[in-house]
Amino acid sequence: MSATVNDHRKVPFIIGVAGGTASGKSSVCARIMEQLGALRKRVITIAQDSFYRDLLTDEEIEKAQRGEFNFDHPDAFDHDLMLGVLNNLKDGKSDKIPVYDFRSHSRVKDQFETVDGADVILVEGILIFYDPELRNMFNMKIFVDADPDIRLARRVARDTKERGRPLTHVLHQYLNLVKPAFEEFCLPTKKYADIIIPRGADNDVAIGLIVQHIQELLRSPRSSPENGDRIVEKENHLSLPNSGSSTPRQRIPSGDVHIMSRPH
Ligand SMILES: Nc1ncnc2c1ncn2[C@@H]1O[C@H](COP(=O)(O)OP(=O)(O)O)[C@@H](O)[C@H]1O
Ligand SMILES: Nc1ccn([C@@H]2O[C@H](COP(=O)(O)O)[C@@H](O)[C@H]2O)c(=O)n1
Repeated sequence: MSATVNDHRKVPFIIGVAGGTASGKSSVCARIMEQLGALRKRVITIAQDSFYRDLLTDEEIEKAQRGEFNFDHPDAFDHDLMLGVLNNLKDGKSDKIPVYDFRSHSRVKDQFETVDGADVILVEGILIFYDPELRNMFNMKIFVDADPDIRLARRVARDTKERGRPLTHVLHQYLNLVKPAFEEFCLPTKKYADIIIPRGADNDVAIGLIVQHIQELLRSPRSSPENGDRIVEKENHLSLPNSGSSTPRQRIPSGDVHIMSRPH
């Protein structure tokens, strides 16, 4: 896929937002964008879903239609394409992202979304922390946590209404493929997160803190074009207001955000 170089070279700050299906990853990203107001022009969101492999065989398509194809296994994704796009964006180049159609289980022919370099890139997906090479691209890793029953309820509503799938197939796929793969491949990656957001997009406190951090990054003089459009890479932790040694730390109501201190 072709990539073009932008005028201003930027080192974007890349934030990974992982979590189980229907945990609220895209809703969290949407709320972050909403709250950024005018600054959202400098932020882009990329979904791992856009990188589902294309051209399943006829047999695979039939399996997918019966809810028997495993879209929750790491092999379901075109990993190299996703890495290539992120590397290009990191190098300040624009690139093209396929448009995925969940009804046909394939990419929309000849349709792409062009993404330009940005100062902050939000990347969301179920397995973005699974592969070490992809995981290491993130300056900040967030895991969206939601009760499994709530996720199942949302998934059923979404797949039957928005993706036109029969309820029996949705439940069959969830119980036989989605849930076991979540436990095998997604949940174990929670340990890599710097921040865990309980209750997803309902968690105003956690979302507010992340927005505040992005605002600080974007307002930092080192991220302005006059200073080479560079965002300081060492800022890979959540810095809270008043966290200096002489001032009291901001109090975060317990249960709203888990900040992981384990080095990784
Ligand atoms: N906090 C919430 N309350 C109610 N519905 C929600 C909430 N978060 C997400 N949803 C709904 O659940 C579905 C999945 O949410 P989404 O953000 O797309 O999750 P993910 O990106 O993790 O799959 C969507 O239909 C969305 O509108
Ligand atoms: N053709 C497809 C492709 C993917 N899925 C399911 O999508 C889920 C990941 O997307 P989320 O927005 O829910 O994170 C994943 O659990 C796949 O099962 C699908 O059903 N059909």
